Amino acid sequence: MLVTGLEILKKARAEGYGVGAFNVNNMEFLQAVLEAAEEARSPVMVALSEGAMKYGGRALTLLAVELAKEARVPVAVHLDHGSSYESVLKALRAGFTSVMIDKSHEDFATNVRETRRVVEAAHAVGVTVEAELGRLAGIEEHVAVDEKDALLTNPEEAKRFMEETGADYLAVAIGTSHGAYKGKGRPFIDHPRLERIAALVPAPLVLHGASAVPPELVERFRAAGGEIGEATGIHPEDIKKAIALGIAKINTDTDLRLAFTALIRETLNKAPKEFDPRKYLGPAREAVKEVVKSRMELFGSVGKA
Ligand SMILES: O=C(CO)COP(=O)(O)O
Ligand SMILES: O=C[C@H](O)COP(=O)(O)O
Ligand SMILES: [Zn+2]
Ligand SMILES: [Zn+2]
Repeated sequence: MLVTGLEILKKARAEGYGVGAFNVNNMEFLQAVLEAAEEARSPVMVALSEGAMKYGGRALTLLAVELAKEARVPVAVHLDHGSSYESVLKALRAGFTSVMIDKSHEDFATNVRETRRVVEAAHAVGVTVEAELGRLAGIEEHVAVDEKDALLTNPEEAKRFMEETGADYLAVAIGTSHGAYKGKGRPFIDHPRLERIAALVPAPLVLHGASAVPPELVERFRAAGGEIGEATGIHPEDIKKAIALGIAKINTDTDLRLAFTALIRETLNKAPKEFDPRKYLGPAREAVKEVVKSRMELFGSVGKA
Protein backbone atom coordinates (compact mmCIF):
# COMPACT_ATOMS: atom_id res chain seq x y z
CA MET A 1 0.00 0.00 0.00
CA LEU A 2 1.11 3.52 -0.79
CA VAL A 3 1.56 5.55 2.40
CA THR A 4 3.34 8.74 3.41
CA GLY A 5 6.94 8.72 4.49
CA LEU A 6 5.99 9.99 7.94
CA GLU A 7 3.57 7.12 8.54
CA ILE A 8 6.43 4.66 8.03
CA LEU A 9 9.11 6.65 9.82
CA LYS A 10 7.15 7.72 12.89
CA LYS A 11 6.61 4.09 13.82
CA ALA A 12 10.24 3.27 13.08
CA ARG A 13 11.61 5.97 15.38
CA ALA A 14 9.11 5.14 18.11
CA GLU A 15 9.97 1.44 18.01
CA GLY A 16 13.71 1.89 17.46
CA TYR A 17 14.27 0.32 14.06
CA GLY A 18 15.35 1.77 10.72
CA VAL A 19 13.64 1.77 7.33
CA GLY A 20 15.62 1.69 4.11
CA ALA A 21 15.16 4.29 1.39
CA PHE A 22 16.56 2.63 -1.70
CA ASN A 23 17.39 4.60 -4.84
CA VAL A 24 15.90 3.27 -8.07
CA ASN A 25 16.59 4.33 -11.65
CA ASN A 26 14.87 1.64 -13.68
CA MET A 27 12.30 -1.14 -13.61
CA GLU A 28 14.74 -3.78 -12.37
CA PHE A 29 15.77 -1.80 -9.29
CA LEU A 30 12.15 -0.97 -8.51
CA GLN A 31 11.11 -4.62 -8.76
CA ALA A 32 14.07 -5.71 -6.66
CA VAL A 33 13.21 -3.25 -3.86
CA LEU A 34 9.49 -4.05 -3.82
CA GLU A 35 9.98 -7.82 -3.98
CA ALA A 36 12.56 -7.69 -1.19
CA ALA A 37 10.17 -5.65 0.97
CA GLU A 38 7.30 -8.06 0.42
CA GLU A 39 9.40 -11.14 1.08
CA ALA A 40 10.90 -9.58 4.20
CA ARG A 41 7.53 -8.16 5.32
CA SER A 42 9.25 -4.83 5.68
CA PRO A 43 8.05 -1.26 5.16
CA VAL A 44 10.17 0.51 2.57
CA MET A 45 10.81 3.83 0.84
CA VAL A 46 11.44 3.87 -2.90
CA ALA A 47 13.65 6.87 -3.62
CA LEU A 48 13.92 8.65 -6.95
CA SER A 49 16.44 11.43 -7.38
CA GLU A 50 15.90 14.23 -9.90
CA GLY A 51 18.35 12.33 -12.09
CA ALA A 52 16.26 9.17 -11.78
CA MET A 53 13.10 11.09 -12.69
CA LYS A 54 14.82 12.52 -15.72
CA TYR A 55 16.26 9.16 -16.81
CA GLY A 56 13.15 7.07 -16.12
CA GLY A 57 10.61 9.72 -16.98
CA ARG A 58 6.89 9.14 -16.69
CA ALA A 59 7.40 5.40 -17.26
CA LEU A 60 9.34 5.09 -14.02
CA THR A 61 7.26 7.39 -11.81
CA LEU A 62 4.05 5.75 -13.02
CA LEU A 63 5.41 2.28 -12.33
CA ALA A 64 6.73 3.27 -8.91
CA VAL A 65 3.45 4.81 -7.74
CA GLU A 66 1.18 2.12 -9.18
CA LEU A 67 3.29 -0.80 -7.94
CA ALA A 68 3.54 0.81 -4.51
CA LYS A 69 -0.29 0.92 -4.36
CA GLU A 70 -0.45 -2.81 -5.09
CA ALA A 71 2.31 -3.80 -2.67
CA ARG A 72 1.35 -5.92 0.34
CA VAL A 73 3.59 -3.81 2.61
CA PRO A 74 3.66 -0.05 3.32
CA VAL A 75 5.62 1.77 0.62
CA ALA A 76 6.39 5.49 0.33
CA VAL A 77 7.50 6.87 -3.02
CA HIS A 78 10.03 9.55 -2.21
CA LEU A 79 11.82 12.39 -4.02
CA ASP A 80 15.49 12.25 -3.01
CA HIS A 81 17.43 15.55 -2.81
CA GLY A 82 14.81 17.78 -4.40
CA SER A 83 16.74 20.91 -5.30
CA SER A 84 13.86 23.32 -5.86
CA TYR A 85 10.21 24.09 -5.19
CA GLU A 86 9.48 23.31 -8.88
CA SER A 87 11.10 19.91 -8.59
CA VAL A 88 9.00 19.10 -5.53
CA LEU A 89 5.82 20.15 -7.35
CA LYS A 90 6.67 17.74 -10.16
CA ALA A 91 6.99 14.89 -7.68
CA LEU A 92 3.71 15.86 -5.99
CA ARG A 93 1.98 15.87 -9.36
CA ALA A 94 3.40 12.42 -10.14
CA GLY A 95 1.82 11.06 -6.95
CA PHE A 96 4.83 10.80 -4.64
CA THR A 97 3.99 10.49 -0.93
CA SER A 98 7.23 11.89 0.44
CA VAL A 99 9.53 14.66 -0.79
CA MET A 100 12.92 15.92 0.21
CA ILE A 101 13.91 19.54 -0.17
CA ASP A 102 17.66 19.89 0.13
CA LYS A 103 18.72 23.47 0.72
CA SER A 104 21.49 22.47 3.07
CA HIS A 105 24.07 24.28 0.98
CA GLU A 106 22.30 27.62 1.52
CA ASP A 107 22.58 29.71 4.67
CA PHE A 108 20.32 28.83 7.61
CA ALA A 109 17.69 31.53 6.91
CA THR A 110 17.39 30.56 3.23
CA ASN A 111 17.19 26.87 4.11
CA VAL A 112 14.37 27.64 6.58
CA ARG A 113 12.48 29.84 4.13
CA GLU A 114 12.72 27.45 1.16
CA THR A 115 11.90 24.41 3.27
CA ARG A 116 8.84 26.14 4.75
CA ARG A 117 7.52 26.88 1.28
CA VAL A 118 7.81 23.23 0.32
CA VAL A 119 6.22 22.08 3.58
CA GLU A 120 3.19 24.31 2.92
CA ALA A 121 2.69 22.90 -0.59
CA ALA A 122 3.32 19.26 0.32
CA HIS A 123 1.20 19.28 3.48
CA ALA A 124 -1.67 20.85 1.53
CA VAL A 125 -1.88 17.63 -0.48
CA GLY A 126 -1.09 15.25 2.37
CA VAL A 127 2.55 14.57 1.52
CA THR A 128 5.29 14.60 4.16
CA VAL A 129 8.66 16.33 3.91
CA GLU A 130 12.32 15.62 4.57
CA ALA A 131 14.73 18.53 4.97
CA GLU A 132 18.48 18.64 5.49
CA LEU A 133 20.75 20.62 7.79
CA GLY A 134 24.55 20.42 7.71
CA ARG A 135 27.03 19.35 5.06
CA LEU A 136 27.37 15.74 4.05
CA ALA A 137 31.11 15.18 4.16
CA GLY A 138 33.49 12.55 5.39
CA ILE A 139 35.37 13.77 8.43
CA GLU A 140 38.39 12.52 10.35
CA GLU A 141 37.86 11.61 13.98
CA HIS A 142 40.63 13.94 15.14
CA VAL A 143 39.69 17.17 13.36
CA ALA A 144 39.16 20.14 15.62
CA VAL A 145 35.77 20.63 17.27
CA ASP A 146 35.13 23.96 15.53
CA GLU A 147 35.81 22.38 12.16
CA LYS A 148 33.31 19.63 12.91
CA ASP A 149 30.81 22.28 14.05
CA ALA A 150 31.20 24.16 10.78
CA LEU A 151 30.34 21.10 8.71
CA LEU A 152 28.15 18.80 10.72
CA THR A 153 24.63 19.36 12.03
CA ASN A 154 24.41 21.61 15.08
CA PRO A 155 21.89 20.13 17.59
CA GLU A 156 20.41 23.45 18.76
CA GLU A 157 20.08 24.67 15.19
CA ALA A 158 18.39 21.40 14.26
CA LYS A 159 15.75 21.93 16.93
CA ARG A 160 15.10 25.51 15.80
CA PHE A 161 15.10 24.44 12.15
CA MET A 162 12.42 21.81 12.70
CA GLU A 163 10.26 24.21 14.72
CA GLU A 164 10.54 26.99 12.14
CA THR A 165 10.03 24.85 9.03
CA GLY A 166 7.44 22.28 10.11
CA ALA A 167 9.39 19.59 8.22
CA ASP A 168 8.52 16.03 9.17
CA TYR A 169 11.93 14.31 9.19
CA LEU A 170 15.45 15.62 9.16
CA ALA A 171 18.58 14.52 7.31
CA VAL A 172 21.57 15.09 9.54
CA ALA A 173 25.26 15.39 8.75
CA ILE A 174 27.27 13.26 11.17
CA GLY A 175 30.22 12.27 9.00
CA THR A 176 28.77 10.12 6.22
CA SER A 177 29.10 11.09 2.57
CA HIS A 178 27.66 9.93 -0.75
CA GLY A 179 29.33 7.46 -3.08
CA ALA A 180 31.91 4.68 -2.80
CA TYR A 181 34.71 6.67 -1.12
CA LYS A 182 33.68 7.61 2.38
CA GLY A 183 37.08 8.02 3.99
CA LYS A 184 40.01 5.89 5.01
CA GLY A 185 39.57 2.64 6.95
CA ARG A 186 36.41 2.72 9.03
CA PRO A 187 34.88 6.15 8.35
CA PHE A 188 34.27 8.19 11.49
CA ILE A 189 30.63 8.68 12.52
CA ASP A 190 29.86 11.34 15.12
CA HIS A 191 27.49 9.31 17.31
CA PRO A 192 27.68 11.70 20.32
CA ARG A 193 26.48 14.51 18.04
CA LEU A 194 23.63 12.33 16.81
CA GLU A 195 22.67 11.61 20.40
CA ARG A 196 22.50 15.35 21.17
CA ILE A 197 20.42 16.02 18.04
CA ALA A 198 18.04 13.17 18.87
CA ALA A 199 17.54 14.51 22.40
CA LEU A 200 16.33 17.84 20.97
CA VAL A 201 14.51 16.67 17.82
CA PRO A 202 11.69 14.17 18.31
CA ALA A 203 11.11 13.80 14.54
CA PRO A 204 12.54 10.79 12.69
CA LEU A 205 16.16 11.40 11.66
CA VAL A 206 17.64 10.45 8.29
CA LEU A 207 21.08 9.12 7.40
CA HIS A 208 22.34 9.77 3.88
CA GLY A 209 25.48 8.26 2.44
CA ALA A 210 24.94 5.12 4.48
CA SER A 211 26.09 2.45 2.00
CA ALA A 212 28.36 -0.26 3.40
CA VAL A 213 30.37 -0.60 0.18
CA PRO A 214 31.00 -4.24 1.19
CA PRO A 215 34.60 -5.36 0.41
CA GLU A 216 33.35 -8.61 -1.15
CA LEU A 217 31.15 -6.64 -3.55
CA VAL A 218 34.01 -4.29 -4.44
CA GLU A 219 36.21 -7.35 -5.04
CA ARG A 220 33.58 -8.97 -7.25
CA PHE A 221 33.22 -5.81 -9.28
CA ARG A 222 37.01 -5.62 -9.67
CA ALA A 223 37.37 -9.31 -10.52
CA ALA A 224 34.83 -8.86 -13.30
CA GLY A 225 36.96 -6.12 -14.85
CA GLY A 226 35.49 -3.09 -13.09
CA GLU A 227 37.84 -0.34 -12.02
CA ILE A 228 37.43 1.11 -8.56
CA GLY A 229 39.88 2.70 -6.11
CA GLU A 230 40.10 2.40 -2.33
CA ALA A 231 36.36 2.16 -1.80
CA THR A 232 35.05 2.34 1.79
CA GLY A 233 31.59 2.47 3.34
CA ILE A 234 29.86 2.74 6.69
CA HIS A 235 30.44 -0.15 9.08
CA PRO A 236 27.24 -2.11 9.84
CA GLU A 237 27.78 -1.68 13.58
CA ASP A 238 27.93 2.10 13.11
CA ILE A 239 24.57 1.95 11.33
CA LYS A 240 23.03 -0.13 14.12
CA LYS A 241 24.30 2.30 16.74
CA ALA A 242 22.90 5.25 14.76
CA ILE A 243 19.49 3.56 14.58
CA ALA A 244 19.53 2.95 18.33
CA LEU A 245 20.17 6.69 18.78
CA GLY A 246 17.28 7.92 16.57
CA ILE A 247 18.02 7.37 12.89
CA ALA A 248 14.81 6.05 11.31
CA LYS A 249 15.51 6.34 7.57
CA ILE A 250 18.67 5.03 5.99
CA ASN A 251 19.51 5.81 2.36
CA THR A 252 21.28 3.26 0.18
CA ASP A 253 22.21 3.75 -3.45
CA THR A 254 25.89 2.91 -3.99
CA ASP A 255 25.65 -0.70 -2.72
CA LEU A 256 22.80 -1.41 -5.14
CA ARG A 257 24.64 0.13 -8.09
CA LEU A 258 27.75 -1.90 -7.29
CA ALA A 259 25.83 -5.17 -7.02
CA PHE A 260 23.88 -4.56 -10.23
CA THR A 261 26.92 -3.61 -12.28
CA ALA A 262 29.15 -6.37 -10.87
CA LEU A 263 26.57 -8.99 -11.85
CA ILE A 264 26.12 -7.60 -15.33
CA ARG A 265 29.90 -7.66 -15.82
CA GLU A 266 30.21 -11.20 -14.48
CA THR A 267 27.34 -12.54 -16.55
CA LEU A 268 28.53 -10.96 -19.79
CA ASN A 269 32.12 -12.09 -19.17
CA LYS A 270 30.91 -15.67 -18.74
CA ALA A 271 28.71 -15.58 -21.84
CA PRO A 272 30.26 -13.35 -24.49
CA LYS A 273 27.79 -14.57 -27.09
CA GLU A 274 24.77 -13.54 -25.03
CA PHE A 275 22.73 -10.58 -26.22
CA ASP A 276 19.35 -11.19 -24.65
CA PRO A 277 19.17 -8.39 -22.03
CA ARG A 278 16.97 -10.50 -19.76
CA LYS A 279 19.82 -12.96 -19.35
CA TYR A 280 22.09 -10.41 -17.67
CA LEU A 281 19.57 -7.96 -16.21
CA GLY A 282 17.78 -10.83 -14.44
CA PRO A 283 20.77 -11.95 -12.32
CA ALA A 284 21.68 -8.30 -11.71
CA ARG A 285 18.15 -7.62 -10.42
CA GLU A 286 18.43 -10.67 -8.16
CA ALA A 287 21.71 -9.34 -6.73
CA VAL A 288 20.09 -5.97 -5.93
CA LYS A 289 17.24 -7.77 -4.20
CA GLU A 290 19.69 -9.71 -2.01
CA VAL A 291 21.49 -6.52 -0.98
CA VAL A 292 18.17 -4.83 -0.15
CA LYS A 293 17.13 -7.79 1.99
CA SER A 294 20.37 -7.86 3.92
CA ARG A 295 20.09 -4.11 4.54
CA MET A 296 16.56 -4.63 5.87
CA GLU A 297 17.89 -7.24 8.27
CA LEU A 298 20.60 -4.87 9.46
CA PHE A 299 18.10 -2.04 9.95
CA GLY A 300 15.71 -4.25 11.93
CA SER A 301 12.71 -3.62 9.66
CA VAL A 302 12.13 -7.27 8.73
CA GLY A 303 8.69 -8.40 9.88
CA LYS A 304 7.58 -4.85 10.78
CA ALA A 305 5.01 -4.61 7.95
O1 LIG B 1 22.27 9.11 0.50
C1 LIG B 1 22.06 8.50 -0.53
C2 LIG B 1 20.95 8.90 -1.41
O2 LIG B 1 20.32 10.05 -0.99
C3 LIG B 1 22.87 7.33 -0.97
O3 LIG B 1 24.05 7.15 -0.22
P1 LIG B 1 25.16 6.09 -0.70
O4 LIG B 1 25.94 6.72 -1.80
O5 LIG B 1 26.00 5.84 0.52
O6 LIG B 1 24.45 4.85 -1.13
O1 LIG C 1 22.33 11.05 -3.12
C1 LIG C 1 22.19 10.85 -4.31
C2 LIG C 1 21.73 9.54 -4.80
O2 LIG C 1 22.75 8.58 -4.67
C3 LIG C 1 21.20 9.67 -6.21
O3 LIG C 1 22.20 9.96 -7.11
P1 LIG C 1 21.87 10.55 -8.58
O4 LIG C 1 21.61 12.00 -8.40
O5 LIG C 1 23.11 10.22 -9.36
O6 LIG C 1 20.66 9.81 -9.09
ZN1 LIG D 1 22.56 17.51 0.73
ZN1 LIG E 1 21.58 11.51 -0.14
